[in-house]
Amino acid sequence: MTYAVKEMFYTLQGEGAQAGRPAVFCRFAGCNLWSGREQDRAEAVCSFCDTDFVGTDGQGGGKFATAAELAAAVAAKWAGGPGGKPYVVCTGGEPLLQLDEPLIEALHAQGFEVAVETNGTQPAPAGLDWICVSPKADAEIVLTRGHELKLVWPQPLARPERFAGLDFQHFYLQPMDTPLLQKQHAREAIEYCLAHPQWKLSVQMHKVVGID
Ligand SMILES: C[S@@+](CC[C@H](N)C(=O)[O-])C[C@H]1O[C@@H](n2cnc3c(N)ncnc32)[C@H](O)[C@@H]1O
Ligand SMILES: Nc1nc2[nH]cc(C(=O)O)c2c(=O)[nH]1
Ligand code: SF4
Ligand SMILES: [Mg+2]
Repeated sequence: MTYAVKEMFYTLQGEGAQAGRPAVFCRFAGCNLWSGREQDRAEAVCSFCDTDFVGTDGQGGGKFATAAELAAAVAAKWAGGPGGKPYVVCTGGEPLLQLDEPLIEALHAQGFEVAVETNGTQPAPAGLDWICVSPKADAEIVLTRGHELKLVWPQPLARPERFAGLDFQHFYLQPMDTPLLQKQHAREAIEYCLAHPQWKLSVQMHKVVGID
């Protein structure tokens, strides 16, 4: 299995229940819900993506021929000292198009806890330590259990009620980041959480403080 990685960097997890935790982000190239080309955005199932996941040309990106090679590259990005378990967040693009059991095992062998950020449309390989599912529009989710469900608000085709009964420890609403309406999305998401306290607010902290 060759892995195509857009970029890799060491930063703080900015979203959800693990916000603030140091992590290596491994951003896999490619997604099943959008091509990544601006001319396709309006027609895509997922049309609000804030991320460039096309190609392998970002910082620390590339093609990795084996799981061991990619896990070693992730480990080389970890810059934490003693104390605290090394943490890697596999994201994308859609990481579950590529992340497989051999890679999870290789990351564990490097001493990492392994998290994934996924749109939930693909089955998850065994061994993941943290699963964050972020459903998109009317795309069917096959991953109906995990650690956190983090729904971007607003999505007329993906209302919170559709997911409130699923088997997750945390339920988050994350305001959609768009150039003009971010504040309004936040106000609406806050209002929803206040009225439905099963849901908590996730703000993309990394954008507020200006880190990757
Ligand atoms: C870029 S996605 C990659 C992982 C996976 N494809 C997914 O959608 O979960 C990482 C996270 O960013 C969220 N996200 C993407 N675009 C966003 C936006 N414009 N505003 C807020 N969150 C966004 C996604 O919902 C997801 O939780
Ligand atoms: N700091 C930081 N936290 C994040 N949490 C999820 C991210 C993602 O793009 O998957 C992300 C990201 O891109 N940066
Ligand atoms: S599913 Fe995730 S990576 Fe794919 S376009 Fe949507 S937010 Fe971006
Ligand atoms: Mg991001």
